[in-house]
Amino acid sequence: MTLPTPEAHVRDVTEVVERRSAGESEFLQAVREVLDTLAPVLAEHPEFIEGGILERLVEPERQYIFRVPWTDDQNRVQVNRGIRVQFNSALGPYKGGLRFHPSVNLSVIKFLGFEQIFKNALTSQRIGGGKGGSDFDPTGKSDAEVMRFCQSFMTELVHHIGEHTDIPAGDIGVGAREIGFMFGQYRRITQRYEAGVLTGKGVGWGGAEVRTEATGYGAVFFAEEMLARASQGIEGYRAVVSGSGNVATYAIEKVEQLGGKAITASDSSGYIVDEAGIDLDLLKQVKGVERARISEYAERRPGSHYVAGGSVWDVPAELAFPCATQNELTGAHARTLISNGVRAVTEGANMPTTPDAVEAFQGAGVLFAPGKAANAGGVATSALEMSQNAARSRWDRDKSESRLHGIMRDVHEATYDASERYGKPGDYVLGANSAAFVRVAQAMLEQGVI
Ligand SMILES: NC(=O)c1ccc[n+]([C@@H]2O[C@H](COP(=O)([O-])OP(=O)(O)OC[C@H]3O[C@@H](n4cnc5c(N)ncnc54)[C@H](O)[C@@H]3O)[C@@H](O)[C@H]2O)c1
Repeated sequence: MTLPTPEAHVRDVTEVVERRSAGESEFLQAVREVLDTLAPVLAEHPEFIEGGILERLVEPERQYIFRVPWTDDQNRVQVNRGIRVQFNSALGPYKGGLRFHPSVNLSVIKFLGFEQIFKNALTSQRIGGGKGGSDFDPTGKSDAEVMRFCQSFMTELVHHIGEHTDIPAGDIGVGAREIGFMFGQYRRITQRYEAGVLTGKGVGWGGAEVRTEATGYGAVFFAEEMLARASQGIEGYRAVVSGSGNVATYAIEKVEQLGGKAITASDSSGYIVDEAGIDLDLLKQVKGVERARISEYAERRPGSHYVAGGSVWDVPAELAFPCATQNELTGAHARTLISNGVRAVTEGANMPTTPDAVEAFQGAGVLFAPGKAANAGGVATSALEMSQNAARSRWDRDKSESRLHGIMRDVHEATYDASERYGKPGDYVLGANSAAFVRVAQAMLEQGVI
């Protein structure tokens, strides 16, 4: 059999995905971003072409779409759509978060599930990739409404998940409160205390220490490693951070612990600038406890100010951490950051940087860390939560954080080494994609055509 060249093979597979998933713009963006970097790997491993690895990798193993009916506080019937995409289980059971946000659709969940395969491979934790969610909007809903929604969502999802098959966690709009409601319903329906079926649980009932902080902390650990390679550090640098949710909050906390100064946070309405450094207690109170708008922060904190609309990327800093949502940092934003002297951009969110912005950073010699490597600390700690659940044990904070730190160092090293091996040292996009792909492809090859 004559094999196509790696470049022709990538082109052929991309065309098939574009035809089969026409209109799924986020998913197509994520697929192209990975496939475009893989030709050098395929040149070294023709058996991956022969084994049809790419063709299989871009098609989810299984997808569920279901109705989620619930009643609001006025007793009106509401209906949302639930989705779970089980993308690839070559390395272990499907693992990936649930997102509750009005923008959720199949394309968004497939892009996140596809990214998750590679991210999970980079953690070395033996977990496959999946993702799910709903177009339910938790904003402005009462706790009781959120509970009824979560219970209805789980009443269907229960048929598809389990500690050895598929283990969801949180993402945008899904935090400890939602995981609690869903775990309660799972336990009630199955009559089993299967702690390892969901991660991000409360620490008093099976959750892991440092899971809440892990994605944000991990992103900063990754930035620290990347800067250290370039003989720099976090200390003394200013950081612009977008978002004010789970990832952003703990990225800010770790930047400050390491001697840097985080000066911004945002939500979908606008952003705040606090030149003295973000007051974390106030940020957690406003966004985490009160679930209020970010403008509240500026009202209560002298010396800070709020900008309606606009973008945190207009604020000069050496470090940037996009931690809100996909495609939030565009080519124009990248050019502003570059002209303001940014040194390193680390993705806390999934695919927050558009392809032209990534190209601009790489062209200008700015260190750029893709989310599938830099934000892997969250899912890695979720895997540690699963191990503790299986062993019925509980680690303290120090052990949990030091394991996270070690994993992020390993992810950085594997990513950097792969960038060197495939000819572009310091290209972390190439490094993350190729290191992860080889691990998944090898496992798929050894497990036969399934
Ligand atoms: N939670 C995790 O462990 C984890 C792990 C890896 C990656 N991520 C990614 O990190 C990002 C943030 O997730 P999170 O868990 O912090 O969620 P969250 O719900 O705690 O916070 C989301 C943040 O993004 C902002 N946001 C959402 N949509 C927006 C929009 N359209 N415009 C501007 N801002 C918007 C929200 O205001 C909020 O500040 C997502 O891309 C998510 O996929 C999360």
